[in-house]
Amino acid sequence: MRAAVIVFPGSNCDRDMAVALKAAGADVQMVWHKDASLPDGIDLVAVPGGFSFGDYLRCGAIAAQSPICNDIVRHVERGGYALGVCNGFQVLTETGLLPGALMRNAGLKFVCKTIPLKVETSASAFTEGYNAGDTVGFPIAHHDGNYTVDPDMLTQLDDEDRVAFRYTENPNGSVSDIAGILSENRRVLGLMPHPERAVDEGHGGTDGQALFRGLIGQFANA
Ligand SMILES: NC(=O)CC[C@H](N)C(=O)O
Repeated sequence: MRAAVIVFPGSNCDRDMAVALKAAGADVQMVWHKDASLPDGIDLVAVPGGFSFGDYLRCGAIAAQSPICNDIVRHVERGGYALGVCNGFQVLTETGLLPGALMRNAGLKFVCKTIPLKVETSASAFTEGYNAGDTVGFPIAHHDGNYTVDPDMLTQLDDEDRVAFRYTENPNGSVSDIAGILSENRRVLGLMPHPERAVDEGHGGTDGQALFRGLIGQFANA
């Protein structure tokens, strides 16, 4: 499986993402945001966490205008996979690839800690390594993680089983405790918590491994 990790000015989880993907068996290429196109044969685009363009305007809003984002949209329209973590989730909402938006945390504070999440569905390449109902611990580190979406889309996300993860102790005010959502075709996942920071005993937990192994395993079996 070939993965591209996108690097913006201000990305700071790009190498963590690459390490997690490689550990699970992916071939990984780093791709600079100014590139007009992804390398040939990319299966997964990973948009990592960080503070792209200093989080000016809205988090992810400037990054979404980078040249590479046009090709990320084409990749997804062709049926390619994309994973956006934290700032990456913010970028994917700003590109329109995922619905909703991430607002300032309800408590107006940056929150940095490992928190429990409930896996809501195992019906996606990203979550098939878990059972629905599992509780996992992933770190969060954000000030704009308060997910919001209009009521009709919220109903649609629930009806279509597209809420991938929910907070069991909501840290940021997200509507319906949503921590991560899937696209309509279930090939794009955006989530605020960081699974790539939970893949090694040295991280204090390995609950993120199943996400990367499950995803990459799909390609091994294809
Ligand atoms: N860790 C991150 O990706 C930070 C995300 C984002 N810039 C925020 O603070 O909300």
